[in-house]
Amino acid sequence: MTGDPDGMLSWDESVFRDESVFEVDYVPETFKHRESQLESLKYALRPAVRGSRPLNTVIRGPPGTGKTTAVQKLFGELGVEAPNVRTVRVNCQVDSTRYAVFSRLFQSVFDYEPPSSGVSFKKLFEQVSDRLVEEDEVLIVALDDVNYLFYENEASDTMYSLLRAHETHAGARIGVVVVSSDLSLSVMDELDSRVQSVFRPEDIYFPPYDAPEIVDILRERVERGFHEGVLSAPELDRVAELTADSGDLRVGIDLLRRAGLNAEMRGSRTISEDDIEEAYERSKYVHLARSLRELTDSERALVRVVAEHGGEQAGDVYDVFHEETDLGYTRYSEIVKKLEQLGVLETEYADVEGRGRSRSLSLAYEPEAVLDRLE
Ligand SMILES: Nc1ncnc2c1ncn2[C@@H]1O[C@H](COP(=O)(O)OP(=O)(O)OP(=O)(O)O)[C@@H](O)[C@H]1O
Repeated sequence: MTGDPDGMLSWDESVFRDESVFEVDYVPETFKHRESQLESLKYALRPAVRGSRPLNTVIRGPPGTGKTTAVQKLFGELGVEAPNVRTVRVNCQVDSTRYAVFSRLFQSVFDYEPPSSGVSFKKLFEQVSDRLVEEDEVLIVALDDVNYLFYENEASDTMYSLLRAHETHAGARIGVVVVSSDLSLSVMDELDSRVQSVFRPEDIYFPPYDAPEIVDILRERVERGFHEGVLSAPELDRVAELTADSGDLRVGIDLLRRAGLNAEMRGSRTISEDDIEEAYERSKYVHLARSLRELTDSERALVRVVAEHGGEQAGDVYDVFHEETDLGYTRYSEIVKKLEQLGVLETEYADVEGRGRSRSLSLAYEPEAVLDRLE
């Protein structure tokens, strides 16, 4: 950057060289510190290139450790190098039932959405499988954020259909990559026994990045995203430290962008420590924002009720929830369980005089932070 020696930005200047590198869907050019995981995944998928069913795989690791990126990288390569391999990444946060997953597969195979009027699951499955056989294609399905299929109790049925496709539809070759970021969920244990008996996956673990690895990865984003000299080395170290605390690389990427915007707001051409600390107050919630993003209306309603009645007994919370939504206790319990697994709600058990052991519900974050992001 040229200009003003006092370090102030002029109107047409920006600290950003390319702000898009800080967007959530940006796929990084280089993907460091995941060599062994990529190798293992490549090994599992390689049979597909030769026209065989690939090895089924479970990818596990906390949020923001590069699982989705690894799948995107290898699927991208297969798209270029293996014309007879079709890859589909299904975001289960959006498509959380077996029917929705197969609609997504249909869409990929036929290039248009299945008719919305009552096509049975069986028909959908048949059409997808027939087409794969006709085209002599091997299909690899990544069920990304598979925990959402478990929350809706759809995981076993979905997996069972996919895993047994070669038996139910002669000649169909399908491999499954299950991606899970919920470590409290043991994918294998939660699947029912008919699935367990046909599912012997490769297991690939993505550990959190440590602070030096985070510096290394973020430095590259900084070089692509900011003009030279905008972020100094000690400031980058601070960003990495805050990112390592949260364990999620997304926090660091969001933090860089917000800190850049803060610097611009002050008209400064360099990012200060205050810009970073202030940005962190928002960036530390990226995970929460993501969990809240795809909630249904009734799930949102419950989050709101708990925000207003935090710490109260589960039964009392239910009464308010029921009044507002007219939903019954079973649905209420399911939603509580899902929100707990998402880390939005916490339950605490205590002995209450006269009532025996009882359960109270509260938010896992400050209520304002949650309500702000619920809109
Ligand atoms: N090694 C890496 N190099 C560069 N960028 C990375 C690396 N690992 C992760 N990222 C970036 O961090 C962000 C989160 O990565 P990704 O979505 O792959 O994580 P994830 O493990 O799939 O997370 P979740 O479980 O929450 O879906 C993305 O913006 C991605 O580009």
